[in-house]
Amino acid sequence: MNLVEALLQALEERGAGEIFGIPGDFALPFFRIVEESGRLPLFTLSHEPAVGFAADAAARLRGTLGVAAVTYGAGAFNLVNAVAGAYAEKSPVVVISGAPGTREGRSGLLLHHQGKTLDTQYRVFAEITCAQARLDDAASAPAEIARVLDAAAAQSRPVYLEIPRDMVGVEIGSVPPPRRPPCDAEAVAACADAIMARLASATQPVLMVDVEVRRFGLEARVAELARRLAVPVVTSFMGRGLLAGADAPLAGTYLGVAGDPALADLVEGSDALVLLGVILCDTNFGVSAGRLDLRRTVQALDGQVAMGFHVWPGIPLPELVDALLQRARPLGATRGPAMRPAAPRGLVADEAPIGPMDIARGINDLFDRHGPMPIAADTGDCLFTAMDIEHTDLVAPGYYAGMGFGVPAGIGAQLATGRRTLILVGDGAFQMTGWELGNCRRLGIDPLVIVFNNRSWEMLRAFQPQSRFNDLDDWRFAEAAAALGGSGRRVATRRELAEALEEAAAARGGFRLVEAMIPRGVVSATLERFVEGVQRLQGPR
Ligand SMILES: Cc1ncc(Cc2c([C@H](C)O)sc(CCOP(=O)(O)OP(=O)(O)O)c2C)c(N)n1
Ligand SMILES: [Mg+2]
Repeated sequence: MNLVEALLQALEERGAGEIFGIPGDFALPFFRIVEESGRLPLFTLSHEPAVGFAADAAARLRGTLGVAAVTYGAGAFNLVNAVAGAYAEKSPVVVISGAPGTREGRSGLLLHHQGKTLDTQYRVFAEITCAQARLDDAASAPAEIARVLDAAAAQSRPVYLEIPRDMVGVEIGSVPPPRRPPCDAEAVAACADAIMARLASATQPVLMVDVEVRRFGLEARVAELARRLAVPVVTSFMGRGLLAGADAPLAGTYLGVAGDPALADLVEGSDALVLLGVILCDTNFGVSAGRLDLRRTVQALDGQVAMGFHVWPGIPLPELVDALLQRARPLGATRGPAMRPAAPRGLVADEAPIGPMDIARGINDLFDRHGPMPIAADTGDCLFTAMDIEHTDLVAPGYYAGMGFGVPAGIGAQLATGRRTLILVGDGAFQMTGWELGNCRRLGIDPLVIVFNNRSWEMLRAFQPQSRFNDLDDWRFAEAAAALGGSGRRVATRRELAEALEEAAAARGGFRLVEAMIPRGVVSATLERFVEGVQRLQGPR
């Protein structure tokens, strides 16, 4: 088997379902073998940031490896921002970059696509991945591939493989099968006993779930754990969409001062808050009213558990959840579902202008009629509006907060899951990567896209109203849809919005774009509370 065939087999054994990519001369031989082998479908897009976002979304939704393949230099450096976001949000994207051949690298000439030195790219990706390898030696290649891919799976972080173009056809031995790092069962048991004791002695135990629960495929087990313990479970902002459809005492999404006050009291007043796979970041906790003392919580993240001032190393989340399940017994009154306010419904189809909450109501009504759809949301008020949409699978840059994610992630999501995806994107973010919709016809997918067009970088204006640079022009996106192979409708009233959503949902084949015109300055209540909370907690500037 040649090096690429062995790599493809190893990727497939570890759950990869496709490769997103854009070739270049340093990667043409790699892409040729991928296409000829047919082992993993190859989906090309138009700009490398989209390749990274699509691979990231595929990894998140399927809970396995996503794969982004690019050419050296110009292609790979275009991917850096998406991979940095995947690292920050613990998404296991495998970056595969073509590279100059081992001999041509010694020619003494500066090579095209070379940034600084021939090692610069490797060093850049070493900063935003958890493992790396340059596959320039046939003897070590199988073990190197296994080491890097197993690190991606175990740590749920991106990894980097660089393949000199003269190595792709070299025969190598088979790659060792997937292997999880060993862990000390006694340590896991002792840790689980300590957590159970903490929960049993508490008056208001609460579980909070976030990205690692999805990344390690633990949603069903965590839902079962919450049921057996009979304690409420909440998601963090980043964890929104987790446990959607699961039978769990889900109380809602914690948003601190920007969210439901009763839910904030439940979390901030808990004397045993167990954070399962929760990233301790500002968007998850930045708007806490300061009442949340993280030193009193139990934090299980990145393969260790912190409880008060104790740290238990080598405690992988899957093994911990299983140990807790073995010990779980009813602990308290479940205050979950009774607390979760129903998502707002009943879009009023009148001649009033459209606000973000109208879009949330329209989508919830649509889900009631046609069933829920997975959502890919971009950064901007569309993501805050998603907090008012019924719990469903949601991929979004909730912590890294990079724009441009939404459309490519929605494309990756539908290709990875086969389910039609709802994409929520602002006009500013659409200007960045929305044009990737032009690939939907060739890829055979038909996402439903809602553009929140307020002709503005409105989230920035919410923080700094005096700045005129937040004003954007009106790009009339719906009119461009047909040129890109889809169809679009621009709507300015709630009646038109209701009609357009129903038309788009009922029509299949080709992407459908609903351009919702929102008056400048009109934002979701969640974004308003988030901005007010951040400014209050940060104090006067
Ligand atoms: C790649 C990139 N560039 C810049 C930013 C900064 C930024 C925001 C975050 C705070 O950093 S929110 C925002 C405006 C978003 O505009 P739009 O997509 O139209 O959505 P909305 O009008 O709903 O705000 C920008 C420019 C970013 N997050 N990501
Ligand atoms: Mg906008």
